[in-house]
Amino acid sequence: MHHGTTITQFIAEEQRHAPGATGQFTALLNDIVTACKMISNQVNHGALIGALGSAGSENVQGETQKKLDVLSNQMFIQCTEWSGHVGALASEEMDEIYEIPKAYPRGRYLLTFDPLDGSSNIDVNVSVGTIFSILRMADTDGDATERDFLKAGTEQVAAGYALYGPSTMMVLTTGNGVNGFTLDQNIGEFILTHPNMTIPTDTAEFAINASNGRFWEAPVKRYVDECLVGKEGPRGKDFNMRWIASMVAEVHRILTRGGVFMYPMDSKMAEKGQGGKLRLLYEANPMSFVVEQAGGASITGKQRIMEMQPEGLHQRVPVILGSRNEVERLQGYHNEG
Ligand SMILES: O=P(O)(O)OC[C@H]1O[C@](O)(COP(=O)(O)O)[C@@H](O)[C@@H]1O
Ligand SMILES: [Mg+2]
Ligand SMILES: [Mg+2]
Repeated sequence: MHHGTTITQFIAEEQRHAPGATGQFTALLNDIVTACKMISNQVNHGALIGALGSAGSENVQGETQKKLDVLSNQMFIQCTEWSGHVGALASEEMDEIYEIPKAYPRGRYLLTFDPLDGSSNIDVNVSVGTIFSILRMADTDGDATERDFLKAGTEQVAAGYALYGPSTMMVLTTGNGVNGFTLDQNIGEFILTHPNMTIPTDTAEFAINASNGRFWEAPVKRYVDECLVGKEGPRGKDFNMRWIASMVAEVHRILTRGGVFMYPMDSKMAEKGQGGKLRLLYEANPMSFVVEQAGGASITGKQRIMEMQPEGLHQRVPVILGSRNEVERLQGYHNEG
């Protein structure tokens, strides 16, 4: 595919080679593209349309919802529920699964999404994003249930994210590598600008919220300490650090120049009986699919994230992902205990 290809052309071309393609998948991806364009527009207008600040409500995790969390969630539903390509939706911002109203035809796919990622950055005008994942429904006759969504990451048929930054981008995988598209505001279309994105296997850049340092487990403490000691230490090289507090922006940086991103388990979360910070279905699985398809790796510290059997719609897990050799080193430190 050459530069200048639109995302619609790209998706259609990919599906032309997919055995048994019905066009439903292509159409669903295009509905998601439309939703991200609408969210990008809202995010860009921010204070001009009163879209900043809190919505005055909480999500199932007890987090205060931002207005744009709620607005983006509504736009995703609005763009995907009517078209007959999805059987049900699940979102970080909705306690239960969203069943497609009987007025609309139902489709054979399930859609999970984090409508607005990096919510703490909205009011300070730092990059935020949207994360999504598509699964296939086993039985399309009956109504979808929560159980239908509890599939391992390896069963995803597509995943990706939109990044609302200096430019708006979409990054997508359908299991044939990873491609990035930039929104041309003049024509309102995403154009292929980053074909075949791959993550360098080595890196000298790590990302973690250091304010949680005193709660980290020994393997992560050891890893970060060694990075901070730099070339005088066992790593023999200096490391740089970044923390944007928007997972989408961190992963995009890693897809662009390598790195390792960690939101590991820690004693503070363990005390609260929390399995991690980030959500398995809406954040960890889709980002792991993208990262692995770009040649990187993604683990919890105990196992490969994509092989986890989800136990609940809003399950949270530790996440360590990025440049393969660093992730494998961290896995080694965890194995040593
Ligand atoms: O506030 P912290 O501890 O830095 O956490 C930041 C992390 O939380 C998140 O904002 C969670 O996602 P949401 O904004 O979708 O809730 C991630 O994007 C980010 O990596
Ligand atoms: Mg998020
Ligand atoms: Mg979110």
